[in-house]
Amino acid sequence: MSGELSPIDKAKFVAAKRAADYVEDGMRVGLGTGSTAAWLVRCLGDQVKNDGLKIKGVPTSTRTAQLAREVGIEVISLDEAKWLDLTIDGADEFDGDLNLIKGGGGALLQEKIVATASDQMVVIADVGKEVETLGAFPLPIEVIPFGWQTTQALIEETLISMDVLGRQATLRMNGDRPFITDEGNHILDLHLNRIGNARQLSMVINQMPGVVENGLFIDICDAVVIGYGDGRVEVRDINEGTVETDRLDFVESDNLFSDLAD
Ligand SMILES: O=C[C@H](O)[C@H](O)[C@H](O)COP(=O)(O)O
Repeated sequence: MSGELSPIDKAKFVAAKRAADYVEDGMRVGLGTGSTAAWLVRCLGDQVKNDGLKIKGVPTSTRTAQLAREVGIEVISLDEAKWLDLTIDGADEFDGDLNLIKGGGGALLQEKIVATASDQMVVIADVGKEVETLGAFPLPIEVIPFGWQTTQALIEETLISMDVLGRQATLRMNGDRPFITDEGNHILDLHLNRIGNARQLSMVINQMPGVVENGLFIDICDAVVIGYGDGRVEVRDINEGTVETDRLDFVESDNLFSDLAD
């Protein structure tokens, strides 16, 4: 990737770069998965190399672990870290209460475990991820491969009995084979369009045999750093509302941006 980057990549980049300010020397940091989180990992790697930043990173996927090692971040397991100061991750959707849908990249299980084991979770996202009501993005549900069709039917039938509209759960594919998560499971994508009561839905889904976890993150995220294609960033904090609107100086960050983009 080089040359002129799309506004959406710039938005992801500025959100990641601003969120890197949350990271302090000596921290144990959960490293999210996805294209936005990848910018964060590269920004932190740059600080490790050039500014002597010392952190230990707990990656939320094999992809992130590989990238983190490549850019020079010390990688440890969650069990080695035991508890994290901070997790920074992307999201597929976030609403006004900072509840999320995650798992578009299939990493929701490790992401939820890592975020829940952190003092603070900061989400980084381009402004297109903001929604009034969660659910336009299909909700990923990680299920064990054994009897997955029975689990799929149970999910659909339970939602019918709850009068939930639009409840088709489709098996995520990788080419002509089922997608396999890092934990060896499948993903069912639940097409709802609109999620009325996310907390209740999350609890109901997680009670079903065969379900490992779902991609609703309720009351886990503390702040969202929202990036715009023109370099603006906005920080929305769960306790303080919008705390800052800023514009990253693209002239200053241009080198880093194009280095990282290459
Ligand atoms: O499983 C993937 C993760 O939940 C990602 O954080 C999410 O899908 C957002 O990814 P991206 O930053 O690529 O839009």
